[in-house]
Amino acid sequence: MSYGDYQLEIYLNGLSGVVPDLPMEFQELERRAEQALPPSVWSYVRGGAGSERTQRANVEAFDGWGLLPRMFRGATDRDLSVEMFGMRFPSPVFMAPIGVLGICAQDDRGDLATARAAARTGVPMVASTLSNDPLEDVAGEFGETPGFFQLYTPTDRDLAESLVHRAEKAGYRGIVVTLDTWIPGWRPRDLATSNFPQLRGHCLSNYTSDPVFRASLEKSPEEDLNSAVLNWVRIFGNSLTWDDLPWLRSLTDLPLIVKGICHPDDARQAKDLGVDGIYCSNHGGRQADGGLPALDMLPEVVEAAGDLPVLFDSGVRSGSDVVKALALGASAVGIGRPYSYGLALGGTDGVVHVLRSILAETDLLMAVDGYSTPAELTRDALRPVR
Ligand SMILES: Cc1cc2nc3c(=O)[nH]c(=O)nc-3n(C[C@H](O)[C@H](O)[C@H](O)COP(=O)(O)O)c2cc1C
Ligand SMILES: CCCCCCC(=O)C(=O)O
Repeated sequence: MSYGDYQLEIYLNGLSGVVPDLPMEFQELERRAEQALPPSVWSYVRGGAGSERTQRANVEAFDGWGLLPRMFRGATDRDLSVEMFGMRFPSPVFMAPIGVLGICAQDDRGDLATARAAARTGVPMVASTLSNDPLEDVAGEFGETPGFFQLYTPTDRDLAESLVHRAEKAGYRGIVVTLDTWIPGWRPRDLATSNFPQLRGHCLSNYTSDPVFRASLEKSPEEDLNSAVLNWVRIFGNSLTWDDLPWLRSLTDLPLIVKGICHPDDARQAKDLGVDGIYCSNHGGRQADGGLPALDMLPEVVEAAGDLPVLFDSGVRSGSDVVKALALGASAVGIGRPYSYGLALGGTDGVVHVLRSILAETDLLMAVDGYSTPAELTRDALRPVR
């Protein structure tokens, strides 16, 4: 079985015989997700910071690179697996953390549905702190697929420690600390719908289920949800400095990965302070407008990271994007918005379809262009488009 077999499955059975009513094309996926989701949820998921220039630039940056096909290389047997953090993953693709994901599913249980897609595809999910089901329940759906926990570091250090220890106990295989979102960026679409207050009720389960958070409240969240929400707003994000990294490092022996790194000096400093992985991302253009596309910074970050694995996301929409990011040095490539659109349209099946489509395109493109493994995809596989 290769990932490319998804193509054969669809040719043989017809799209409607494989994934009834799900689109093949990203533009169509996006258009249909917009129709399916309530406007306030759509504006939250689709939206970005400021005039969304960085969000657009993230996607367009992939057009700046062309892949070079190579001949006579017999890429009949491809092996897309990659090794990171002492584990072998069947493909270099993972699901980036998406907060408030639950509401993209019709029953509000999108975190669980996505975790089931991870189990079915072997594509790891990085589960957000801001989930609608507690991290233990999400982990319970991963099956054999390793899962990662994304930490928004609260100002209350005991709470941060409790979240990390719960994730360890629940069987997560790594902690991804997001550094670029300790406060939300300027998001005009959310402001226009006064969105965040409505969404908060759908992403606090990791807090309301936490003994440290509960102990900080006068009344339980069941008795007084408003006070719990206000307390969450107060403690949500910590503007950390490099001096805090040793403390974060000390919280766990699990692989520690820092997300939101776009400057090579930050990558170097994180490496020197003992992290296990660098996650190059600009949060899909949701935090700062007017920035460079994350893809443009990837090669410098990879160079600075040296022997550390570099995860990448921001703007990945297709298998050819995955291949280009790998060729620019990413060890693994994160899918963000596209899988949330799949979730909105088809629950677990929808996420599986989006992931299998991206993996099939990755695999077939590597076959056609003569690359058998991710390791063969080096900078030499690309040329800038003139
Ligand atoms: C609706 C939404 C919610 C997100 N929530 C989180 C989150 O909770 N934690 C996090 O680290 N990143 C979060 N991100 C950022 C993603 O992990 C990823 O960096 C981004 O989606 C990549 O951009 P792309 O989706 O345009 O490819 C979120 C992104 C979206 C679209
Ligand atoms: C109060 C900040 C909320 C951030 C919500 C989750 C996230 O990362 C996003 O991009 O949205």
